[in-house]
Formats: sequence, C-alpha cells, structure tokens
Amino acid sequence: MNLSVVTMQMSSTPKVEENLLWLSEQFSRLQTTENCLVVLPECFACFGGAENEQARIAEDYGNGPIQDFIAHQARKFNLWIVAGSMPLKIKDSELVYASSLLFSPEGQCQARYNKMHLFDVDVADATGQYRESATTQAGSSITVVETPFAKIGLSICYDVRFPELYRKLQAEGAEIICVPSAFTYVTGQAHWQVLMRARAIENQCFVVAPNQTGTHPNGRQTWGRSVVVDPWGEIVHQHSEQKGYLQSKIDLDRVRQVRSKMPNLQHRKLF
Ligand SMILES: O=C(O)CNC(=O)[C@H](CS)NC(=O)CCC(=O)C(=O)O
Repeated sequence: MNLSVVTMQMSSTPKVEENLLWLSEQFSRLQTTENCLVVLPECFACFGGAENEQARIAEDYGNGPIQDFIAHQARKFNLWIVAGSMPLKIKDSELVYASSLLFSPEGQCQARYNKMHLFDVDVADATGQYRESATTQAGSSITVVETPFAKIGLSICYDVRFPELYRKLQAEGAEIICVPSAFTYVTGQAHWQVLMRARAIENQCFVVAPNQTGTHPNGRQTWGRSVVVDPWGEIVHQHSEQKGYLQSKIDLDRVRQVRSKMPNLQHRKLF
C-alpha cells in the first residue's frame, strides 16, 4: 500500500499563533491523496523562548486551541497528523508531559505518547545546559497505534538514543516510527542522520523524523535536516537547513520485503 509522507521542518518561535498560521499555509499547499501522513516536529507550537514556555501554553488533554487547530486542519485537508510534541497538563503538578498526538482525517485524536527520555544533557553550544526534567514529567509507557495503512510507533527526539524503546515498538508491530525532534545543532551535526538510519535499519521500519531548524529567539540553534528513512536504511528524502515541507510517496510493502529477506528480528538472542 502506498502512503504519502510529509515532514514539516519548522523554525518555531514562542508565539503560538505565528507557528500555527505558518503551518496552516503549509497544509493548504500539500497535495492530498487518499492516505497522507504529516509529521510535525517537537514543540511545533512554541519553541525557543523562556524556560517556562511549555507550562505557559500547556493544554488539558482533548481540550485546547492547539489541539483544536490540529483537529481542524486534519479534517479540512483530509490528513493524518502526528502533532510532534506539545505540552499537556498534569493534574496537581507544575510539570507537563511532552506529548505526541496522532489525529485522524476525521479530526479525532487516536493516540497519545508521553516522552520517556528527558534531555538533561550538557552540550557545547550557546545554551550549554539542557534540563528538560525541570519542566517535564517523563512518560512511562510506549504507544503503537493501528491505522488503515500501517501500525505507527510514537517517540520523541532524545528517545532516539535509546534503541531498546524502538525494539519494543517494533515488537508491538510498528512499521512506521515517528521521531519528531528539536535536535540541537551540535549534537545533530554529530549524530542525527546516523541515529535515524540505525533505528530504521535495525528495526526494519520506516523512520519519519521532522526536526526544528535555525536560530530561535532565545539563541538556541537546531539542526534541521529532517529525514525519512526506509526499512533498508535508504534516505527517502532529506531537508536542508531551510524551513518548509517535503512530501514523498512510500510503499509500505517495503517493510515486509526487507523483513522476509533478512529476518534478523527473528534471530534475536537477548530481547
Ligand atoms: O525543552 C524544550 O523547550 C523542548 N524540548 C526540547 O528541545 C528537547 C529537550 S530540551 N530537545 C531534545 O530532546 C534534543 C535532543 C538532542 O538534541 C540530542 O539527543 O542530541
């Protein structure tokens, strides 16, 4: 079965309306076919401002302007949309979940994943210290969701450095794995493409990884180079540093073809 896959590479600012307006312009330009999956980057609605910005724009799950916007766009343009990540409130907590939501073309939210691995890392860039856990609660369960075209595994950004998560997603049947990201320029330059290709090759899945790009208002720099990789590790398409979208047709039979010739998933010894 064929699927049209879109990576939306953004240079998001702290202003939600600005980012959503830009997105609605992009959506209106897409060529929509029967099945079209659009994946947005991590923090698509608000990025690159103050430390408390995610708490500021956080919504209750199932209720809020950002989720309404995505549901509306999904219906209007007949799209499956993975809303990369957005902050969702937690009852009686200052912290938020960084959640990735899958919307159907009917505008229904069909799956939710809360980012498990938080980026508490020192990077040799202008920001220096990243402490995601200061504002974010780590998730504790994995998400694989069945759609009419494929089973989709959800993950976010720094998760990509933990291959055991992807083994689990694959074991649960994932054929497409989304990795919406806000990878830093420095770590992206070193590791971005290798990590995305490795997860695709070892799990024989399509990997769809839209990234943030450019210099954001708080000085944070992200790597761009959003990418779609096929189950053999070949690049289906890759962005430069510019914001915008790329759209490609993929053949989902590729997953079965690659797995039947090289059944390395059945040759596992450990887990
Ligand atoms: O905190 C926010 O504002 C939004 N969240 C992010 O930007 C997150 C956590 S700081 N970024 C990453 O996970 C980058 C991972 C990365 O770059 C790597 O693994 O090398």
